[in-house]
Amino acid sequence: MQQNIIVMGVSGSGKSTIGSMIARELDLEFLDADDFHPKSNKEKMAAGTPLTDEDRLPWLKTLQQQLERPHIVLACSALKTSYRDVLDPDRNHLWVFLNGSREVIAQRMSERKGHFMSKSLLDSQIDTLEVPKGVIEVNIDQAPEDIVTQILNDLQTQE
Ligand SMILES: Nc1ncnc2c1ncn2[C@@H]1O[C@H](COP(=O)(O)OP(=O)(O)OP(=O)(O)O)[C@@H](O)[C@H]1O
Ligand SMILES: O=C(O)[C@H](O)[C@@H](O)[C@H](O)[C@H](O)CO
Repeated sequence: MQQNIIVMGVSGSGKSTIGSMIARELDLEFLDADDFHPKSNKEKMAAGTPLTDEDRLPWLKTLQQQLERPHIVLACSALKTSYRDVLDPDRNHLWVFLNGSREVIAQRMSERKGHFMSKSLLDSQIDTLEVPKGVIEVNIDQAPEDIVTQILNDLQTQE
């Protein structure tokens, strides 16, 4: 099956921004996992209620089916190892982890306008995150262009 690219990290880490830039650079299809959340999940997060494993499982399964198509960059939080196992059971895809301090991410969430995600959920996102191993990891405290350049370089060495 085709190797797709999955950009992961907590809410506000830059997955949609960076993922869409990578897709443009590589002429791939960009998918934002947020677009696949049911209304109920979005309402929970907007109300400041963290999602549960049960909330996320149908969403993750839908995303896994999307990843069976080729030429995709997916932006998805994929916070837990078990979530990543649903998305990529055969460890086939290329994973990029956007890592940053709570302060940097909180600042970015506070400056973001019109997004449904409650800023109050950042700590639960960080607490839920199980840091992935053996993936491309990038520090987000730099310009988007520099992050993308680093990722593209790292992707080349992985292929
Ligand atoms: N490298 C960067 N430098 C400065 N601002 C950034 C950077 N990357 C993203 N941003 C800004 O930070 C905010 C969060 O980015 P983005 O929405 O892409 O994150 P996300 O991980 O997709 O969030 P969510 O999972 O909540 O959708 C946005 O306002 C975005 O414009
Ligand atoms: O797994 C989750 O809790 C959610 O997917 C968040 O991590 C997303 O970032 C949310 O969709 C807000 O954009």
